[in-house]
Amino acid sequence: MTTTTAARVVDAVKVYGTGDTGVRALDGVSVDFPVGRFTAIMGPSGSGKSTLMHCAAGLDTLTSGAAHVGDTDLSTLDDRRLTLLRRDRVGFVFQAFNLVPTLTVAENIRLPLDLAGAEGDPEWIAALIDVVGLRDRLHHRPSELSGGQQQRVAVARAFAGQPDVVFADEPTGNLDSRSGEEVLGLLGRAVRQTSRTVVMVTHDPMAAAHADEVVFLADGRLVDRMTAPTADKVLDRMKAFEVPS
Ligand SMILES: Nc1ncnc2c1ncn2[C@@H]1O[C@H](COP(=O)(O)OP(=O)(O)OP(=O)(O)O)[C@@H](O)[C@H]1O
Repeated sequence: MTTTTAARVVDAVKVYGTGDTGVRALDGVSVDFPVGRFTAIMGPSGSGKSTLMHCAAGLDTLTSGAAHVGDTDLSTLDDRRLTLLRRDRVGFVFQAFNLVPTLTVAENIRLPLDLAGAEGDPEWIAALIDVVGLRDRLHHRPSELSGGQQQRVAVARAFAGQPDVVFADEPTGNLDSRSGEEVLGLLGRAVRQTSRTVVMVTHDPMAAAHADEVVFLADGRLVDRMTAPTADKVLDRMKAFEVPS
């Protein structure tokens, strides 16, 4: 079966702990992340954004419900297969860039492929290096780069293996606003020029405005979706969460 959904969760419930002290971080969330779309996940602190991302990406398991990457139901995979799926079919960009300090830019970008023993597509890698604008930095180490440049390496690395979906957790959290804008523009271009899929958790309405669609969580539930977001519209929607009911 072919799919137009890069990743999705259905009736996702995640409870941390048990009994009276249990926290229902996800309370029946169903959401799909279509192929070729840049989706931002927003919501107040503690609303379940990171939990949703971690469960959708196979970094954590659901208490009940299902998480799929492409057509693969993650609950059917043992630990080894889940590790392989994360390595081969999912890309990650984190707030802390998580580059390997002893490797060059080129080696960091190729790392997921090298770990998989895969050649990769040389044309794809070359195009990625141009998209992120790092051709003249390929032989530098991460410590010789600015924060924005390091995050651009992390973005290129996340896309290197042509994954089904790239998950980004506050990718601009450690960057000044100009570098942040560059990285977000890059994520948007990567999605639009290569029909890849990005799911990004963010607190920042300006960051969410780069997405094609924003999904809003509150108290572990999906409460709204917004297409063609602007920073002002997202900010207004977020303000509504602060009004006491
Ligand atoms: N490992 C854990 N053990 C217990 N409770 C947890 C754990 N991880 C998250 N939680 C709880 O689950 C709820 C959702 O947390 P989550 O980190 O997903 O929210 P978030 O929307 O990403 O928050 P933030 O914007 O502050 O990062 C919170 O109440 C949090 O305290």
